[in-house]
Amino acid sequence: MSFMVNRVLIIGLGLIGGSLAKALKNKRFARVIAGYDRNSDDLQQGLDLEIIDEAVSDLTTAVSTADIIVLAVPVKATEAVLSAIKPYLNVNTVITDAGSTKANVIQAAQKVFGSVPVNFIPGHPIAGSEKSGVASSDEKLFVKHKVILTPLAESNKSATRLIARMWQSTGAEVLQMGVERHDEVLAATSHLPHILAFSLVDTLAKEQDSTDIFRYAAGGFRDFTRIAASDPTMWHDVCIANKQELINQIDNFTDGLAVLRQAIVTSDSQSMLGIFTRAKSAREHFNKMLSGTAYSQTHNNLHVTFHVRAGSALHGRIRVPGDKSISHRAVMLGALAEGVTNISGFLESEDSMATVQAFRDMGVVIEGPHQGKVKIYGVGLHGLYSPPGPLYLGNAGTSLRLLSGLLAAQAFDCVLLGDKSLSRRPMERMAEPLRKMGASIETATDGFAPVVIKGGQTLMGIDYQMPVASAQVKSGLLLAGLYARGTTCIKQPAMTRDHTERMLRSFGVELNTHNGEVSIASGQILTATDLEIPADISSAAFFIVAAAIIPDSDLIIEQVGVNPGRAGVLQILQLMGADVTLENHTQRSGEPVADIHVRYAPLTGITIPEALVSVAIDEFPAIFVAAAAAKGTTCLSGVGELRYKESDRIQAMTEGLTRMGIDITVNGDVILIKGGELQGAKICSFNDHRIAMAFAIAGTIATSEVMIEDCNYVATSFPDFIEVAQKAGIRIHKEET
Ligand SMILES: O=C(O)C1=C[C@@H](OP(=O)(O)O)[C@@H](O)[C@H](O)C1
Ligand SMILES: C=C(OP(=O)(O)O)C(=O)O
Repeated sequence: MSFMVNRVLIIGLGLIGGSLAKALKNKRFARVIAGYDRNSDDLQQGLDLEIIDEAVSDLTTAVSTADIIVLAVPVKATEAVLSAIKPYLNVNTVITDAGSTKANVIQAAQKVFGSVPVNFIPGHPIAGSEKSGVASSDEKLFVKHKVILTPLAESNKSATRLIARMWQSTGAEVLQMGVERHDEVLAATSHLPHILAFSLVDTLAKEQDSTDIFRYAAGGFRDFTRIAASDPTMWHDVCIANKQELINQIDNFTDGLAVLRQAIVTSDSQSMLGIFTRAKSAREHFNKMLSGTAYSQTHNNLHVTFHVRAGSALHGRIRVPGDKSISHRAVMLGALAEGVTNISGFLESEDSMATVQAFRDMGVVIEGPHQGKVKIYGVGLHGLYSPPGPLYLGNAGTSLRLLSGLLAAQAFDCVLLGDKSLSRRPMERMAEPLRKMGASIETATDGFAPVVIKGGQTLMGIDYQMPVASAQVKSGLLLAGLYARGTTCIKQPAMTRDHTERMLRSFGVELNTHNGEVSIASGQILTATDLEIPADISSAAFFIVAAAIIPDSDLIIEQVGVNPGRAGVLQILQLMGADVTLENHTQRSGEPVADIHVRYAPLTGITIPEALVSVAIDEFPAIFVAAAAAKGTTCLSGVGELRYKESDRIQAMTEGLTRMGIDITVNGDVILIKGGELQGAKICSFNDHRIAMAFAIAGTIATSEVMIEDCNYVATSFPDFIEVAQKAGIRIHKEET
């Protein structure tokens, strides 16, 4: 085995120096890891615990023979240590440090050397513990932690690469940043919290009954103040070294605390809830945003696999969660309204939560969701604030497209982005008509997100013929139309869901709808209202198909939205011979609702009328399964839009059904599915919720187990799919690894 380098000298064997030595030794990064420390006991301990290979007492030869020298000393000692090693330094030796501030380290190097040596690459491992000393060394301390390098423009590139590789070998993720930016970011994320923890403990300790306070202080106090047990000298040095940035952050925090104090003094519930709900969700949100995953999946690295086996017939009554399309719109319109909107039946899924978070980021106070109830304190059409950063919409196409329209009309700039899947979906279809209205909106390469919007533009109403039948584009334009001068008129090539139109009317906005055309005049305000969201027909569709293909089934799915712009799946299944009836018709917030009653009846392949495609667009994964279970061949055309959903759904369904032994051919725009016996298989969900759920349904009539991989994304639209499926009688379970 060859080593990366011959000798590494670590000066300062505290927690960081010791842990780095241990990790580098473990990974065999250098032939020799030498250590130096002023304290001879620490040095001896490092040797005894086999943290270092060699204990150095005299720096002369140790410095001149080292390939890398790491300064793991308090930042304040940097200058003295650099002066001490300077006389023996070899020109090729690369020096780095591990100090938590960087500007002063750069200054120290300038003082000692006249200018910063090109081989000096400052660094900062963002890892630590309240423990200190060489005995606490932990070779895993840096695993999955970030190390920030702050090389200067003139720094040697290969030296930077070497230090990056050194840290990577410990399992750390290495990033680069400018010196000033580093100190600013760290003041906010590390130095301020430490100062607060020290100050809080000190303040409470001074109180007369401090013993009781500490004795009875439960989790919150302990969690918040853990870091107050950190090394006082080190933190003293940090405060001196990063004085100005830290003062800025303390002032910022003090202002925020004063606002909260005032809200408490005046019992201003709205402000208090605003601060707490924004903080709570921001905390959850940042993790997601940084990992680029779907919005609020609780377990980041969890892989969810579904296992399904054929079982008995489905019976009884089930409920599926609230409609996703309507939930998105309810948050948007509630936020833009004057007054408080109460929502019930809200879908608590990742996609709809992405919309909630976006509006919280824009200053809207939203309580909940709690058991489907959400309360939105509307800010009016012109009351949104500029968000503190890009709006991250996870996996939610509806959210990103509708928000593009709404935000193109605001006074502030903003950037909209999403996870990997959303970043591969076409956004120009939205941007292009918005530009025609006068918006300043740009998409990235190939017309994908991030979508960058420059605010403060005057929008003008347009007459727009949509090239694709898209309710998202139509809705985004209607939202922009609320702000545009004159009237915005949209013509659709085929019928699409009209939830936006219906809900706008519930909020008191007038629209004209006629023959597939919608027009909206500007200058109208939205008045808050209460909304009841029906169950989602797109989620119900999986169980409708399941009951239609499992012999002897008799299942009722309660109170599902059956808007004609969504109910195409019912007509398609009926054309195939399914026994589907609607019972208990009602209206909820302007949407038709009914119980859907499905009894098993043998299905036959048909040619699906193209006119039904746009009103069944999200149900095609389930419809493919119905076709695979039908007698004869089903022919589909005009479904090209399926290629632009969370995955290429034509490819995903073709691949999975082929694995299950079904004869399916795709020829240009025409897809032929020949019904047959479905076999057990291992299926890839392509990280698409609807593909995962469709194959779970296919598994209910397969000859052996169907295993569907990467089902995490089911949480974007139907977080309790497994529980509902089990209740309906499906033999399904999930495995989390
Ligand atoms: O407006 C909506 O809520 C939706 C419209 C459809 O998208 P398109 O507008 O891209 O067809 C649909 O696929 C999506 O799941 C939700
Ligand atoms: C396409 C879908 O959603 P969105 O476009 O909102 O991501 C869907 O839910 O099937």
